[in-house]
Amino acid sequence: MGRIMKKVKVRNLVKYFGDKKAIDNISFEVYEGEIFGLLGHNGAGKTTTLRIIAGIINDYEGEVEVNGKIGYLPEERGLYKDERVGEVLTFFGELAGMEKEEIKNQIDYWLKKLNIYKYKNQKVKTLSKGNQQKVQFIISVLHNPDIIILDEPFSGLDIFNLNLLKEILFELKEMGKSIILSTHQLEKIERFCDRVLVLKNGKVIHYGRIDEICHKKVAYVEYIKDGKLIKQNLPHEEAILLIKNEEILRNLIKFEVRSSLEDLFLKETFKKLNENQR
Ligand SMILES: Nc1ncnc2c1ncn2[C@@H]1O[C@H](COP(=O)(O)OP(=O)(O)OP(=O)(O)O)[C@@H](O)[C@H]1O
Repeated sequence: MGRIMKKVKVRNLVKYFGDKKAIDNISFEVYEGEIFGLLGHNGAGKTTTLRIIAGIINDYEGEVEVNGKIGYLPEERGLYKDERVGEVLTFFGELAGMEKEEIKNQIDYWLKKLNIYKYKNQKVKTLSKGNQQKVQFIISVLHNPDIIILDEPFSGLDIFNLNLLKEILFELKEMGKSIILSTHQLEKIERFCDRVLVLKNGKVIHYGRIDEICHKKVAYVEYIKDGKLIKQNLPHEEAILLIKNEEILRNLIKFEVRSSLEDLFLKETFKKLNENQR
């Protein structure tokens, strides 16, 4: 039986910014040939974790082991906007120590694959936001890395390009690459990542396969009771019993079955909503 190769190992990672504990003792592993998702709301600690794995932040406590060449798509997409697409990519290829011929071949291959070959000689700033993002994505894969770290890769992409990027990531996974991506938009990655790490305030609240986490169904119900709007997340079976009550059924506004992973996110959203209403 083949051994599972661990490409990234993180043990008891802690990161402070001044007094603020941004990462609070997290541990996880990323295997060869998997798409690994880092989920959580803004400020959960996703970017900090990715920067640590990418070697951009070096002052932390704990152990981080990386076995392979890294490609990194940062969250802030500060491209060289006055340069031409081909020139920017060539620069990054050289920076990664690639041969001239290989750089040229890889640039053409990726520009064609992402449907932006025709912009090769145009200045980056003349491209749409989505196309600029594709150029930035190419920088992260050009040098054939083993571990591809993508910070919010789907933000700013339309549905067509979102699906194109997903297909490409599947292909890279099939080639045995490890892909680590972050998102705060659960619907973008559901059933897409092999495993996920859900962070909240720098702590791990879930770690594992999506179907394991989603396995428990939760229902969200909204109904009017005694003139008040009631919103509840309940285990699915309990919700079914609840709506067997005729009065509740008559006053039911919403009934949705959700995975518990979604529920985790929703709870957080409701908490924020309630806080804002105060
Ligand atoms: N350079 C920094 N200096 C001070 N605090 C920081 C710095 N970088 C991050 N933080 C803080 O660390 C916490 C985690 O931030 P991080 O950017 O990792 O979260 P995130 O999950 O990526 O969120 P987002 O989606 O908003 O980028 C936040 O409270 C943030 O304010």
